[in-house]
Amino acid sequence: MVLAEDLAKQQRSISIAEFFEKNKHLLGFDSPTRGIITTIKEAVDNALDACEESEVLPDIFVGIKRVDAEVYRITVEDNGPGIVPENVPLVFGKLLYGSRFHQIRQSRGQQGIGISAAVLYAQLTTGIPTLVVSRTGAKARAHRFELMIKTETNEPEIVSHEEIDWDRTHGTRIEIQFKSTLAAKKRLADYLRLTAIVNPHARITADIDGEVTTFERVSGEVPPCPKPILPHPHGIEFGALKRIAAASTGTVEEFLVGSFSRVGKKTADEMIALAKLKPSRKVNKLDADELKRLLEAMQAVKVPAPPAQQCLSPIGEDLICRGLEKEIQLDFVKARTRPSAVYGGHSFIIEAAIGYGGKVPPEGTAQLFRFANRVPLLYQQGACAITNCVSQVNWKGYGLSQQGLPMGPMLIMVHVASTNVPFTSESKDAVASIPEIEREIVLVLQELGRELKTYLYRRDKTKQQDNRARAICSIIPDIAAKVSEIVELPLVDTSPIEGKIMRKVVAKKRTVDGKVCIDVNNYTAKEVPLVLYNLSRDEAADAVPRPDFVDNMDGEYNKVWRRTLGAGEAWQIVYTGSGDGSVDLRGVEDNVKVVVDLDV
Ligand SMILES: Nc1ncnc2c1ncn2[C@@H]1O[C@H](COP(=O)(O)OP(=O)(O)OP(=O)(O)O)[C@@H](O)[C@H]1O
Repeated sequence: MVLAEDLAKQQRSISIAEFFEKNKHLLGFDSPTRGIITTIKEAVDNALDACEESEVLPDIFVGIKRVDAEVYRITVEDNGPGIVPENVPLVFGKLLYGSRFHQIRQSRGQQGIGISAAVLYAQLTTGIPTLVVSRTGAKARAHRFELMIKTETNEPEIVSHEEIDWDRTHGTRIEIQFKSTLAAKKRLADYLRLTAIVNPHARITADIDGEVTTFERVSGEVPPCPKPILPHPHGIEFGALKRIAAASTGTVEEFLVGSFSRVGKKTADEMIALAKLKPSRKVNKLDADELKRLLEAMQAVKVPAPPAQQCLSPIGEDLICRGLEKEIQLDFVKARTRPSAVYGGHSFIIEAAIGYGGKVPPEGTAQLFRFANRVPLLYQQGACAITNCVSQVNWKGYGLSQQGLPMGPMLIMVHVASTNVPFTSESKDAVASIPEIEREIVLVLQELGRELKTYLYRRDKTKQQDNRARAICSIIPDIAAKVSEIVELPLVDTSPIEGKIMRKVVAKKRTVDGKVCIDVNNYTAKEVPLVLYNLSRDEAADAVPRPDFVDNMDGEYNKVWRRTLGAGEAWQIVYTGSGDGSVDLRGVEDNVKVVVDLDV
C-alpha cells in the first residue's frame, strides 16, 4: 500500500504554464491547424483592443509564411500604442498577465492568457523563441525581444533584447513560429472577413503565403472605447465581497456607495437596514454572518441596471448592414440592436442581422455568424447558446423552411456584447446558456424574422405581377403588328404601353450614328435606379452595381445617359427626374436589355 508519506513526496504545486502546456486544447490549441487560427485571433484581438483603447484607427497586418516543411511563421503587426519595454516580457512570457481581467467593461481580451498561450505553443512545437518589436511613440526607440516562457515557474525568459530603429512611430509586431499546416486556409479567410465585418473601422491586410488580401474599413470613426464601471451589487458573490470589504477602510455606507455602480446613499441605507447593520460600522470589521446578510440585502434591494452606454460598445445597425453588404452581396439586409439588458449583474446588448438572397448559397441551412465582443466565434457552433436560440425560433412562421436552422439563401449574424461574455470554456468558442441572454437573442431574431417575412411577401407579389405583365407585354408587339397590317398604318412604338403595364420603362435598342443605343422613353420617375441587366442571370448576378454611372450623364436630369458597357456587366444608377434617355451600349453583347424600375 502507498502511504500518505510516499504520496506527499510526489505532491507539488503545478504552474499555470505547465498546466496549459498539458491542456492546450482548453485554450484553443487542440491541433496544429487550429493553432494558426487561434494565434492570429489572439494577436488580432489584442491589436484591435489596443487601438480602441488609444483611439487609433486600426491598421493591422497579418502574415503567414511557410519557413520550413512543417513550420509556419505568423506575423501580426499593429499601429496601436505599443507596450512599454518593461512589460513586454510579461505580456508575452507569462500566462494570466493582462490589463483587462480586473476591469468591468466590454473588451475582446478578458483573461490575460491569449497571446502567451501562443508563445507557449510555439516553444512546445518548434522550440523557437517569439520575436516581439514594440514602440510607444516618436520619442522612444523600438525594443526588440526574443522571448520564451519558463514553464515550471510561468515566468518570462528573455533570450535577447535590444533597442532598434523601426519606421513605425507606435505599434507592436509579433512573430511566432510553430509546426502547423495551412489546411484551414478557408476558415482563416472566413475569420478575417468576419472580423472586418464587425470591426468596420479597421483595415486588415493579410498575406497568406503570398496571397495578399486587404479588408478596407467602411467607417473612419474609432468606436468609443468602453469605460470601466464598478461592480453591480446584483453581480457580486460572497468571496469577492469578502475580499473587497477586507481591503476597504470606510463605513458600510461609504463602502456600498463608493464600491458599487448605481448605489447612492438612499439605496445603501436601504441595504444596510435590510441587513440589520449600523451604517457607521467599519466594513472591514464585519464578520462572516454580517457579510452574508449584507450580500443578501444587496441582492434583494432594487438597483437600476449598470450603465451600459458607458461600458459597452455595440456596433450599431447601420454599420452592421454596411459591413455585411461590403463583404457579401445581399438582396435584403436588416440589423437590430436591442436595448441593454442584465444577467447576474453584468450588462449585455444583443445585436443581430439577417441577410437574404444575393450571393448567399441558396442550398442548405442558413449561414450563422456568431460574435462575442466583436470577435467571430469559429468553433463549437453546436454547443453555443446562439445556435440554440436560432433553432428555437419558428422560422416557418416567417415563410421559411427549417431544419433546426432556417433553410435557404440566408445568413444570420448575432453579436453578444457584454462586460463579461459567459463562454463555455477558456478557448472562448461558444456562449454559455444564460436565460436572460437567450431571451434577448430570440426576441431580436423574431423582430428580424418579421421584417424578412414582409420582404419575401413583397418580393413574391412583385414577381407574380411581373410574370403576368410580361406575359401580356409579350403579345402586344404582335397585336400592334397585326393591327397596323389590318388598318394599313405605320407600326406604332408600343414600348410606352408595355412600360405602363409593367410599371417599368421598357427600353428599345436601336442604332444611332453606328452606335448601339438603348432609348429609355416616356416615363415619369421619382428616384429610380436604372438597371442594366445582362440577360444571362448568372452574369448579371456577378456584376457589381456601379454608381459612377451618374458621372457619365450628359447634361442635366433627363438628357442622354452614355456609358460603354463591357459584356456581362450590369450597372445601377440613381436618377432623379423624368423624360427620355438613351444608353450607349458599344461593345455590349446583343443580349442586354435596360429596365428602369418605377416602383421602388
Ligand atoms: N498588440 C498589443 N498592443 C498593446 N498591448 C497589448 C498588445 N497585445 C497584448 N497587450 C497587452 O497584454 C495583455 C495580455 O494580452 P493577452 O492576449 O495575454 O490577454 P488578454 O487579451 O488581456 O485576454 P485573453 O486571454 O482573454 O485574450 C493585454 O491585456 C494588453 O494589456
